[in-house]
Amino acid sequence: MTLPTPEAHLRDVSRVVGQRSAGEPEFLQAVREVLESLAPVLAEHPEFVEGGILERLVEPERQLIFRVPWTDDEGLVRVNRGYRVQFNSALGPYKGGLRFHPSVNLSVIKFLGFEQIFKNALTSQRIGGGKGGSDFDPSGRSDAEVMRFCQSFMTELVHHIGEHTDIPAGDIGVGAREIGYLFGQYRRITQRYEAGVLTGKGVGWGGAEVRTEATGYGAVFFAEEMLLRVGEGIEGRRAIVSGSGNVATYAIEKIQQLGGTAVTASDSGGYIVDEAGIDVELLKQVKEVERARISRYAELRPSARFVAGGSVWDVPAELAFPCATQNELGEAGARALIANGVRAVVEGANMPTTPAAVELLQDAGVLFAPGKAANAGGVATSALEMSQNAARSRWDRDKSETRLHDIMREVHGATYAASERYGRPGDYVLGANSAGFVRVAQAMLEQGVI
Ligand SMILES: NC(=O)c1ccc[n+]([C@@H]2O[C@H](COP(=O)([O-])OP(=O)(O)OC[C@H]3O[C@@H](n4cnc5c(N)ncnc54)[C@H](O)[C@@H]3O)[C@@H](O)[C@H]2O)c1
Repeated sequence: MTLPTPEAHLRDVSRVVGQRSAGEPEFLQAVREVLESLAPVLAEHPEFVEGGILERLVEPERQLIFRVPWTDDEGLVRVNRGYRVQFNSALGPYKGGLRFHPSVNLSVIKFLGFEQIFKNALTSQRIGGGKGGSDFDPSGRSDAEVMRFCQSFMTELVHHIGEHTDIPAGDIGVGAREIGYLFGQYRRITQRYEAGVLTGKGVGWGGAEVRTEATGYGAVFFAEEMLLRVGEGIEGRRAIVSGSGNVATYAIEKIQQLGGTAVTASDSGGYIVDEAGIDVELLKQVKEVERARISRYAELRPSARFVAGGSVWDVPAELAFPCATQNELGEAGARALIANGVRAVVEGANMPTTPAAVELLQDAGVLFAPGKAANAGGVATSALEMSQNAARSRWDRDKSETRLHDIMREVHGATYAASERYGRPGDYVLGANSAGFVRVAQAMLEQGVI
């Protein structure tokens, strides 16, 4: 058998996935970004081409779509669509969050599940990749409505998950409250206290310390490693952050703890600039307790102003952390960041930077960290939560944060090493894609054609 060249093989896989998944733009974007990195890896490992690794990797092992009926506070019956994509379990049970947001569709869940495979591999924890969610919009819904929705969602999902098969967690629109309702319904139906079936649980009933903070903290630890490698740091530097949810809030908190100043946060209505540095406790009060819009922060804080609409990337800073959602940082944003002298862009969110913007940033010599590597701290801490649940043990805060910090150093190290090995030192996109891919590909090869 004559093998095609790596380039020809990649073109072929890209064409087939493009045909088979036409109408799934986010998924195709995520796949093509990975494929573009892999030619040097395939040149070194022809056995991956021979073993059909890529053809198998781009096709989820299983995709579930289900009806989620629930009753609102007025007594009206509502119907949403639920998803769980079990993408790849070569390295361990499927692991990845649930997203509740009106923009959720199969393409979004597949892109997230695909990215999750490589991210999870990079953490060195034994977890495969998956993702799920619903087009349910929790904003403006009462606690009782959210609870009924979560119970209905879990009534179907329960058949497909388990601590050895698939372990969901949170994502956009799914935080501690939703995980609580989901776990309650799982426990009620199965009559088992299977703590390891969901992560992001309350710390009083099986949750891990620092899980809430882990993604945001981890992204900042990754930024610190990346800057340290070139003899720089976070201290004394001005940062802009987009989003005001879980990832954004704890990225801001860690930036300030390390001596930087984070001056922005945003939501879909606009952004705030606080020249005195974001008051994290006030931000938590507004977003986590009041569940209000970010503009409320500026009403309560004299040093802050709210900009309706607009682009947070226009605010001058040396460090930028996109922590809201996919494709939120495009070419115009990248140009503004470069013009203002940005030094590093670190993705807290999944795929927040468009491919064209990534290229602009890299060409301008900006240090760029892809979410696959930089936001892996959340899922890594979820894996630690699973270990603690299995061992019926509980780590304290210090141990949990130290372990997170170590893992982020390892993720950075593996990513950088792969960027060197495959010929583009400091290209963290190439590094994350190739390091993650090799680990999964090796396991798939050893497990046969399944
Ligand atoms: N929670 C985690 O552990 C985790 C782990 C890895 C990656 N992520 C990624 O981080 C990102 C944020 O997730 P989160 O957990 O903080 O969710 P969240 O629900 O806590 O917050 C989401 C934030 O994004 C903002 N947002 C959503 N859609 C927007 C839009 N169209 N325009 C502007 N802002 C928008 C929301 O206003 C909110 O501030 C997502 O890309 C998610 O996939 C989360």
